[in-house]
Amino acid sequence: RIPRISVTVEQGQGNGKLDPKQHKATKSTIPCYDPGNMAYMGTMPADNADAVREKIRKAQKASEVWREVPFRKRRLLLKVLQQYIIEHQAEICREASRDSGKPMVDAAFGEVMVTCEKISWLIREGQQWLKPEKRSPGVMMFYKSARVEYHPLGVVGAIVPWNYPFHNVFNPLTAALFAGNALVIKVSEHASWSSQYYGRIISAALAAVGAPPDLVQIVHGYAEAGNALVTGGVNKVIFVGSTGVGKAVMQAAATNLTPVVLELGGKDAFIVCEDADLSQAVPTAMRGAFQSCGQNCAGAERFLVHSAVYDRFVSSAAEVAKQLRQGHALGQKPVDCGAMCMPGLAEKVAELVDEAVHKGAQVLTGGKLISGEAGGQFYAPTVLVGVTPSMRIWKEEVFGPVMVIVKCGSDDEAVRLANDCPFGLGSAVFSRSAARARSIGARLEAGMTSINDFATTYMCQSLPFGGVKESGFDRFAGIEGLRGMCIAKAVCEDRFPWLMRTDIPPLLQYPVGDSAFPFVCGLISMFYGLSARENLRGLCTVISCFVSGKKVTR
Ligand SMILES: NC(=O)c1ccc[n+]([C@@H]2O[C@H](COP(=O)([O-])OP(=O)(O)OC[C@H]3O[C@@H](n4cnc5c(N)ncnc54)[C@H](O)[C@@H]3O)[C@@H](O)[C@H]2O)c1
Repeated sequence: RIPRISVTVEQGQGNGKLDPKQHKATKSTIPCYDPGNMAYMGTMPADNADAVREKIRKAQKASEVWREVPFRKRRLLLKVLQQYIIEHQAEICREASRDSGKPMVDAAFGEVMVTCEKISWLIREGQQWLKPEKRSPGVMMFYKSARVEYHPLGVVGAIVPWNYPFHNVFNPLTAALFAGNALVIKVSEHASWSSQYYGRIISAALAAVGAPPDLVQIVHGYAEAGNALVTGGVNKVIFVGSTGVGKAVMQAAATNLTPVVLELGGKDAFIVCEDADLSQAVPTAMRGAFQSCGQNCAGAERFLVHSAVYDRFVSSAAEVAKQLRQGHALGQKPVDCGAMCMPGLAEKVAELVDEAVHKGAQVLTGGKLISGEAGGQFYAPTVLVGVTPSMRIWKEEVFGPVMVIVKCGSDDEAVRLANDCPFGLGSAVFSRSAARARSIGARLEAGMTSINDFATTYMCQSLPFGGVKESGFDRFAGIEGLRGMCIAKAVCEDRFPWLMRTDIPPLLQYPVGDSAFPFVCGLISMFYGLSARENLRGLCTVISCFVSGKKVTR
């Protein structure tokens, strides 16, 4: 039986508009507002370094209890969460929408669907991947049994951005807890408000299965709080955010040699070959570019389209982009594109587009800041062509609703252009020839490639997620990410203890005998020589050393 939990949902409406003079961000306060209509939702306290260290301490205590809990109970916790999420999708999406500005459909995809997939994968397969795994003992240790055991790390620290207020919390949470750890998670100062509701879901689920209430600690705050989490004694840090802050996190983590996973920015290439099915590729491209208004780490930002289909692709994409309805995600009218969550991001996108236009790029649609009916933070869905490597937008992450389409003449050129980028997170290749798409994909410098689709690697939750180059290193999600929440301990023991064990022969016991060195050389030749003759020679040396070995008498 799966216990049901009940949780109150934040309302946060009716507080008027955000007033920058009255609702100031200070070291100890975080004003929260809906970026789609600038409605003020309330002010949250920001944790200082001492508060963060206290949260880590509490989590450490809780982890000592939780690490002993059997997988059955860890699965029950996930089932409680899954049941609640399925039954409260609308509430979860509404809170994420209000905090980040994304439309409800985008929240259903990016916040809820992927979280449910992750939880169901963990329930189904998690234990299997954390069971001790047998390994071959090798040549000389033939009489041993060797295995890797996956033990909880203790306390996992996660620092996450604002773009997926729900999923960014539940993604590290579910894997960390399933692996037997406690979690201290710092949410973004730009999406703190919804974490109150999400925190209550977590607390209620922990209580429902009798888990320690301090097992999950949510940190609110700014860089100071993030830094305190990195340096405060957690056993591993999972950082998800920008490349610049990722570098600072790695530096801070070096103080205590705390291991870090860095999931950083992206600027995914989306390659369309001339034999691609455009009726499939174009709608997928539009989602890749405009879902959550482009505020996706693995968002398609560079569309590299073969010259034979370039004109058709560009005109179809521009036509669809022109029709996108933009506005307050929770307003009266239906919308396809919402707001930009982070203050100043819409202006940064405008700066990149304007610079490109100034240098000769052409805007086919969009290309401007708009305030929207409700006065939110918006940048219009934009299609940009004529972009060259001399423009900042060629290499810098946009993280907004801008589709840059570039013509290329061959597969080689598409690969060269795709790899001419400091980032390497996701990628996509479209061709009717799967073999051709696979061969292009294999040459892309990226952590993930979807063939004839976009970002589907993340819906296959058995797969690792992560990048190369400035997109970071190591992986979360998948088997690799789950095992990354553990200490992979190597264990070796006698396979037939009643028959054979390691007894140091007398000539190797201290002080070693005169024939110790030839004896060890003989062993090496006997086990590792590449010919039977070499092995036999080694065996003879071993026997003769053994028989005639002069052991210094103690
Ligand atoms: N690769 C991924 O999985 C992934 C997923 C989502 C977003 N992102 C990236 O995140 C970026 C957008 O998010 P953002 O603007 O919130 O990123 P950000 O790097 O500014 O902030 C991320 C988090 O780090 C915290 N932080 C800031 N300074 C810190 C410091 N000195 N020490 C410790 N923590 C600190 C922030 O408070 C926030 O919680 C984009 O670059 C995007 O590509 C990556």
